[in-house]
Amino acid sequence: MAPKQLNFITGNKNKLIEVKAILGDTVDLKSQALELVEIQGTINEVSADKCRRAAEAVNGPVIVEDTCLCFNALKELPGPYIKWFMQAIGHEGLNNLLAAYPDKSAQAVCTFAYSEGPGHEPIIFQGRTNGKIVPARGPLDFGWDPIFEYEGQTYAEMDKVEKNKISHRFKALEKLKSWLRESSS
Ligand SMILES: O=c1nc[nH]c2c1ncn2[C@H]1C[C@H](O)[C@@H](COP(=O)(O)OP(=O)(O)OP(=O)(O)O)O1
Ligand SMILES: [Mg+2]
Repeated sequence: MAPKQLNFITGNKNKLIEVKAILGDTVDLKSQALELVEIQGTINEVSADKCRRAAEAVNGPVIVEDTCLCFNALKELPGPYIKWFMQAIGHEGLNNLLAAYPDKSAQAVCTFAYSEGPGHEPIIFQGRTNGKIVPARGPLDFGWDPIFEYEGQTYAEMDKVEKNKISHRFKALEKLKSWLRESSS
């Protein structure tokens, strides 16, 4: 049941860099860059649907990942739509969205979905890290990293090694790794 190799389908180079850094040589990872259609729905529905589309596209086993940024004051929006919010209104606009609310807390949510191939139901592995939304600080190289603060530092200000020890992505990959261990023994 446990795959020997994972084929990570993503169009995002920064995600791939982090996934490789976190997994190290514990998993045999290959990857293909594809832009997949993403539906509207709950976090798990979006990830599972993306996974089914990826499995169809490559006609084989795949893993995908969908990242959400959930503002607690906004009942978890923008959530899976954060990419479009980022593109449209940027860091400043995202801060402005919360200007009407005292609660600036947010959750970074990473959801991996694995499928054995077309027709196989995706399995979900999710990690969440709690933080808060702040005016941008730090390098601008990865998405909303400069506005997500975790224990006094934004993700962007953190050393990559440190981010990868506490991030939403790290926590989701811990679950994936324990599933791989359990189902191979
Ligand atoms: O750790 C992160 N730190 C900061 N920003 C991040 C992170 N992880 C994803 N992001 C950004 C990328 C995209 O603007 C949105 C998620 O959208 P999402 O659809 O999952 O990513 P994507 O379309 O770039 O790549 P993919 O081809 O895997 O769907 O949040
Ligand atoms: Mg995407």
